[in-house]
Amino acid sequence: MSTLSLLAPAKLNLFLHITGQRADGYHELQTLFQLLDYGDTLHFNLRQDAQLSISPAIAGVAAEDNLILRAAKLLQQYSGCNLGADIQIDKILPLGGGLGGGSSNAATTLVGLNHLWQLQLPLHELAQLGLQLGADVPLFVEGKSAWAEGVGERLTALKIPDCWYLVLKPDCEVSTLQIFSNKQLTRNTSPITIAAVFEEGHTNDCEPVVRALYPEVDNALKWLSLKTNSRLTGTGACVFGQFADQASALQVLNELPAELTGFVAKGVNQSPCHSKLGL
Ligand SMILES: C[C@](O)(CO)[C@H](O)COP(=O)(O)OP(=O)(O)OC[C@H]1O[C@@H](n2ccc(N)nc2=O)[C@H](O)[C@@H]1O
Ligand SMILES: Nc1ncnc2c1ncn2[C@@H]1O[C@H](COP(=O)(O)OP(=O)(O)OP(=O)(O)O)[C@@H](O)[C@H]1O
Repeated sequence: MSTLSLLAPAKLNLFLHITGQRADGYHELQTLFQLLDYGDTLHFNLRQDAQLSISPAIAGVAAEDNLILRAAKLLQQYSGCNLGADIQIDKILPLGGGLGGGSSNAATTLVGLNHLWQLQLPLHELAQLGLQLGADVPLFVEGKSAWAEGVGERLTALKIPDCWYLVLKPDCEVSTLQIFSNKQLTRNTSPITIAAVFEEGHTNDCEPVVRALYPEVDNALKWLSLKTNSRLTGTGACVFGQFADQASALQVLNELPAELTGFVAKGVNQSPCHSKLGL
């Protein structure tokens, strides 16, 4: 096999609690990660030399900073593999959206090249390797909707009941670092047990800070909460509502005011990337 196309799916944080902060500044989280059947598509073409390329460029991201190239280089170094790849991306996930796009791109690169280069590294080893690229990379490498603790890397796969989501993209980009550095951020939510995961009432501790700093996010949440329960994902900027079926979600999408865009996606318990590779 010399070519491979794989989805790099988005995730939603169905809730996000911040329970503490580590000595290195990173925050301890408890969250429920829901994978979606919607995301970027990566096309890999095998090269017999060790060259790596990515196209098209992502606006505002230098090639050497692109998480796809960083993941590919990391895997080459780690495995000692001397094969390469030309990688193309159909990018539809917004940057700074809280949908985990960059982390998902990195994870799909690790999983895709592991397959194309026939390295046969187990997923848990790729997940550990990927953590240095982003806190959400292990989730996308493992490829299962999950309960997460630590900085998001201690994962327990969970079956989330089938449902559909309307995701709104406010016209702004939120920096994860800016939100985690904010003095007003709640950092001492009491930990819950895994048994309480599906109880109502869990929220996103980043939401008040993001709403105060970004009126676009505040407006999107206000609009969506008139239709259904609405919440921020990650550190934003995207917000979402949950629906029992596709038609109900599409109906609300059709009513969006002109200043908002969005999409409807199905929640999945396994990443479409992993389903395609039979993982
Ligand atoms: C908040 C989440 O979206 C939840 O899914 C993710 O944990 C964020 O993951 P991410 O965008 O991959 O974030 P990273 O690139 O790893 O971190 C960006 C910056 O946010 C801060 N950060 C991130 C994650 C975390 N648990 N605590 C932090 O304090 C750190 O200062 C870090 O330098
Ligand atoms: N391939 C890539 N796709 C997206 N962003 C990338 C990529 N490579 C590097 N980046 C950088 O990573 C930053 C975060 O991107 P990402 O799309 O993961 O944000 P996010 O959706 O807020 O993620 P999260 O939910 O993990 O906080 C971008 O602003 C960009 O500078």
